[in-house]
Amino acid sequence: MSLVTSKEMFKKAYEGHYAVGAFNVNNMEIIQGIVDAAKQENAPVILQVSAGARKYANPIYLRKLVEAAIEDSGIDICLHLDHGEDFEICKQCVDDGFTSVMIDGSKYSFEENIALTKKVVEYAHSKGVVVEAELGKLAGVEDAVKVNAKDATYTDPDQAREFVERTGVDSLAIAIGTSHGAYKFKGDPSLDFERLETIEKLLPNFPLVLHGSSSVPIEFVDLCNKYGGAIPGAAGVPEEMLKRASQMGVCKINIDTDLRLAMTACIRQVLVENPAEFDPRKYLGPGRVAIKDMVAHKMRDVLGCSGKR
Ligand SMILES: O=C(CO)COP(=O)(O)O
Ligand SMILES: O=C[C@H](O)COP(=O)(O)O
Ligand SMILES: [Zn+2]
Ligand SMILES: [Zn+2]
Repeated sequence: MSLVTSKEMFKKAYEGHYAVGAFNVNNMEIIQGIVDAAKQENAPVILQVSAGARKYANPIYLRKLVEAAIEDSGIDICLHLDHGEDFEICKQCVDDGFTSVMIDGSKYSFEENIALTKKVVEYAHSKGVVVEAELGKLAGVEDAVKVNAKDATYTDPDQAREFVERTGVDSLAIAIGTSHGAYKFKGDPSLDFERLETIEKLLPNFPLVLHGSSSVPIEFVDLCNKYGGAIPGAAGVPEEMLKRASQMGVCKINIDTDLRLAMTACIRQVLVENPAEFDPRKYLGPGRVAIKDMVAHKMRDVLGCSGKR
């Protein structure tokens, strides 16, 4: 078993009308929880590393932990750079052994985004690594940069087709109403499924990606708040909507916030209920189980990828 690209995963997901979960990893317990779930569910899995995760954990630790997870679990894993902001970080990750990188040129003009993405595609493809790009702008918080809802722009379908043709990119993250973080909707949640359908028609057999796809489960929010947290009004993308997108051309669904919430809710509860406890294993262990249970639920009941490995 080894590190693999997402190429085969996406082909099967597209044809099978399901999506592969891409989960952000920052430490050992998060990696173990996700991989335990993937093994239990016999599901394909993508582990993704942000610039912030690299800074927090030191890149070599994350890569070695993922290698250990592959050896221990016996499953294939796609190791992906999340939101690479320039050519250099993408090149670094390709050289470090990642099998997939994202170049996020969404803050640039259409032409600049194309030029940057093309440069990354040329380098990555020469080393057998696949590339995800982003077109359109999501609202929310990403690496401490906040994009206000008014500055968010949905993906233009014609531009999406032109972008893919001109860059040769392997998958494309689109903006249809999802956003990063725990506060996605103030009123009723909605995604622009009509736009998704149009993009899908213009790009047949091409894997689309949804960022900002945590559903911010109310039970985790309530637990956090009950045990001393302060995250009132947190709201995510309803799981039914993610399920619908998974059955369409969306092959990769990004989830980070739900991992954070599941782990933090659990740890808060353990610490409040056991005030004399100070062994980190006594709260990180249950935190790891909370991650596993949440991820298994996503794979089985939302993304539809259980049993698809
Ligand atoms: O898109 C993401 C990572 O790239 C994560 O999105 P969430 O904040 O909804 O978990
Ligand atoms: O899209 C952002 C991901 O949730 C990663 O978050 P981070 O940059 O804080 O690691
Ligand atoms: Zn982005
Ligand atoms: Zn993202």
